[in-house]
Amino acid sequence: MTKVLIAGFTGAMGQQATNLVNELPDFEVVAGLTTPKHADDRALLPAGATVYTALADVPAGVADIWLDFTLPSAVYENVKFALAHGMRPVVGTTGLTDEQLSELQALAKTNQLGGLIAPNFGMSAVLLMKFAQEAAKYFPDVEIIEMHHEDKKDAPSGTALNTAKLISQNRSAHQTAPDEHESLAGARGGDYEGIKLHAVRLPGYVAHEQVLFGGAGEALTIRQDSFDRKSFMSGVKVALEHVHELDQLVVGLENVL
Ligand SMILES: NC(=O)C1=CN([C@@H]2O[C@H](COP(=O)(O)OP(=O)(O)OC[C@H]3O[C@@H](n4cnc5c(N)ncnc54)[C@H](OP(=O)(O)O)[C@@H]3O)[C@@H](O)[C@H]2O)C=CC1
Ligand SMILES: O=C(O)C1=N[C@H](C(=O)O)C[C@H](O)C1
Repeated sequence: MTKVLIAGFTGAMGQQATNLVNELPDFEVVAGLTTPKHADDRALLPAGATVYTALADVPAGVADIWLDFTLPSAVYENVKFALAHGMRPVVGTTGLTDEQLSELQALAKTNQLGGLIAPNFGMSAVLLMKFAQEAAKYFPDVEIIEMHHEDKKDAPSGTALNTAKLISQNRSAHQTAPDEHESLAGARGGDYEGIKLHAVRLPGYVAHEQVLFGGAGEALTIRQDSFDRKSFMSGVKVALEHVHELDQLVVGLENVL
């Protein structure tokens, strides 16, 4: 039996992940980590699992896998703790900076523990990123629009930022009109190496992304939609099943597909 700790089990994704792990015959939820505000929410975990409300209380090696769906403000310390205490991280939480990621990868190497960070566990998003990276070779003019539910804390989404990073690896430099002027600050969106990112937050939405490419007299739009958080669970399952094969801390579900 592979033992799993779910960090953020009290959240929208944490609850989906708890239900998933409960249904997998070879995996067991042994513990959950949340904030003190949720100390009475132990019924969200299976009977027998231990609830922790402080990172420092989690015993070393309590689980084989640390599955993280918390907050951008918590993920770095959580993953550092998991790696330092013998647990392989499988991370859906967004918001790690490039510097934090490099540090965690070095720690994983020192401790000889592999792990996976997936900006998006949904197959439609994984394919969107792959197709967008390919299209960028032929269409250097590109902008990204991501649309999410109104409770999302971070912007741009981890998926949109990762899409921009992948595109920039394949894209020749491009510049919009040098005399462009924003009469309303922010109108042109965020900027990642010249790629504009636009974030929409609205009730009714779950998680969606469009990558728009423009060329001479033509355009290409690649779009993905996650209508339900269940869409992420097949990717989480694959990650749980394959993380023990990894000897480094890697980014992207494609590493285990
Ligand atoms: N990779 C992917 O495919 C996906 C990634 N995500 C990402 O997953 C993350 C979680 O999303 P979602 O479930 O919607 O968010 P929620 O806000 O619904 O859930 C987060 C939960 O984590 C708890 N939490 C906060 N800090 C800590 C901590 N230090 N330790 C343990 N638990 C903590 C929160 O408690 P409290 O209520 O007290 O804040 C809350 O219960 C986000 O970063 C989101 O972008 C989401 C969907 C798919
Ligand atoms: O917060 C969310 O909901 C999501 N977060 C991830 C992100 O920031 O890309 C993945 C997906 O978009 C859902």
